[in-house]
Amino acid sequence: MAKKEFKAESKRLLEMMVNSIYSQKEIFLRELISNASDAIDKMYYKALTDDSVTFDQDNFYIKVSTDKVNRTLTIADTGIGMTKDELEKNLGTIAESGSLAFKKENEIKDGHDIIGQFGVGFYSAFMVADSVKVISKAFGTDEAHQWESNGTDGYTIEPAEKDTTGTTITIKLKENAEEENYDDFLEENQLKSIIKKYSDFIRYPIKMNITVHQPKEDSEDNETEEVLEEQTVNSMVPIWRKNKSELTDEDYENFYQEKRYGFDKPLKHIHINVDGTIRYNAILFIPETMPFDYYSKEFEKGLELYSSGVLIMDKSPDLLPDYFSFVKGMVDSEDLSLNISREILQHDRQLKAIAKNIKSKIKSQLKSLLKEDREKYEKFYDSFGRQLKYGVYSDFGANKGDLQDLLMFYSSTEKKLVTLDEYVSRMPEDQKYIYYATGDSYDRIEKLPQTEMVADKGYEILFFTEDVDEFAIKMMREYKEKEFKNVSSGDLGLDTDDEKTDEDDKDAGENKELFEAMKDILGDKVTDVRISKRLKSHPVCLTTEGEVTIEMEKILQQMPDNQGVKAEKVLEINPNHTVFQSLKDAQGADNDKLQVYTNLLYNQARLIEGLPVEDPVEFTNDMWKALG
Ligand SMILES: Nc1ncnc2c1ncn2[C@@H]1O[C@H](COP(=O)(O)OP(=O)(O)OP(=O)(O)O)[C@@H](O)[C@H]1O
Repeated sequence: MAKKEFKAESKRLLEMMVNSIYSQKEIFLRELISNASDAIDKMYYKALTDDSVTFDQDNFYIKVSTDKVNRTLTIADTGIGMTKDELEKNLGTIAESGSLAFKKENEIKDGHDIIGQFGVGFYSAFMVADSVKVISKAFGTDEAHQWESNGTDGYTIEPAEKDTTGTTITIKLKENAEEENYDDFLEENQLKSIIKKYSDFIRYPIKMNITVHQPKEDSEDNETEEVLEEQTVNSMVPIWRKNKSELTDEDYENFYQEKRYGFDKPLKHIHINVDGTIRYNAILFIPETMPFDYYSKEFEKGLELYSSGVLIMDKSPDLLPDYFSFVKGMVDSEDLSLNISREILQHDRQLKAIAKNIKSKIKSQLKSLLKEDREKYEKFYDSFGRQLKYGVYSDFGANKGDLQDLLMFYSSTEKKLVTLDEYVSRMPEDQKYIYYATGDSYDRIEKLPQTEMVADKGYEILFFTEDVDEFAIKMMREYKEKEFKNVSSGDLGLDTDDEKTDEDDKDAGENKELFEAMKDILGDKVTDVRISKRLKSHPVCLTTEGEVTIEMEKILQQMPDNQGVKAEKVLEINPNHTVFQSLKDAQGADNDKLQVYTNLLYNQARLIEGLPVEDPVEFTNDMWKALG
């Protein structure tokens, strides 16, 4: 059976491509400049194999110019040019890429990778053009040709005049429409910023005539006049391709500022050149200060993504895990699988591999910062420590292994931030748990009655002041096989087995009736009333049983989907406090008094925990009753 070829309605195909591939019209300039750069690179390759050709850098450039009267924009290059046949083949056939064919034929040299591969970029000009005129003279030929099209019904090719080798593309801009002002593409500043954004690291100079003000000749009162001056508007050399040894801290800082990654000075830069199964260059920064919108919905994480020096994406979110979302910077790789719009990636295998690599580099750099420059690390931690803790908590603790050694908490004994490793390495042999206490500030935690006994044992306590702290630690469960223990939790594990004397049981037995009476008074506000083993000087405190602690209850209750989760609270009484005797005296003898005392003590314990008094009027009534 004879096989038939598919037919394509080329006019419709072109229309669809032009209007549906790209999300932004300004991309056309990136595409035409990339083509010009490819054409110059082809001259570079020619010079490598043909001795009669010399590649003198000064002769190779791209020039962007405008004619406001005729509303045209011109992109000219001094590259390899196209013959009549090539014009026909490359520009007359959608998806025909002379550049891809060239790439296959030539061994591509580092730093001179050809950008084009799909054979569609050129047509993006029709997003902004009513018509496009291409005049080209191929290297080694005497004749030039002109290709012209309005993008809908075909093209014409005819002989033309051109002195030098290369290609000149002239775009007649579309008439302005309500939603689109095509005149923008005639504005110097606009063009300059599009070039800077996408094509800053094209290796060859992109020149423009820029308006400058200079003193007027023969003028006496410092008058100035506007003149046009040809300037190169792109930076050309990507600093990430440079050797690290050639670069100073200042170079990196300048790059950070130029790219507007932040208004601060970066705390640290990470320059990565990987050349193995995956190949990429990256310059990453750890900022010093937190962006003002960092913890808001508006903040977008991501790194700039370049492919062969051409900007593909402003913020590629897939390159950074959420817990390192504060990292700024860029990644450049030749190996990315781009889709034809160069906007998104079709296969993200390479991207995933790069992201994994980047993640471990950031982790190891933070670790070495912590080791080598504690002061700087603490500055970093002050800004972004919270994000690391979120990282430990999220994904059900999947990343805790990566992050646990980057965490720091304030220590009761060291009076400064310490790492978990430092804590554990200082633990006395008989200490079973890593103790922590929660509260609004270090000051308040320090005064918490619950900390007394643990502190008295000489054990270090970590102070948790951020809402995420306890959630993160609960997700970790343990560090180096040591479990975490809130000083307010039921069993503190302070007593050795022999210390757990019968005395406790005896105490509990003796006071059973008192505690039952108090529990009856408090109802379901507490799950139990009992003797405290952690209090020394304070008469009472609240502790919790089960998973939810008081601090967690406070946070959960603030959440919009608060489901009324409550901590199981236990009122603990210090048997060695004078108040205890008063309670005992009141029990049986004066039940009203016992009620007043119990409620007062319960509310005091709430206040110490930073919980509100449930009924302030009743509380003050109880006060005067107790005083009276
Ligand atoms: N300025 C130019 N000088 C010389 N040849 C050019 C020029 N512009 C385009 N070409 C030729 O036309 C072909 C088609 O260009 P087009 O921009 O459509 O696709 P591409 O650059 O190959 O691929 P991509 O769609 O990935 O950009 C190129 O491969 C190249 O051979």
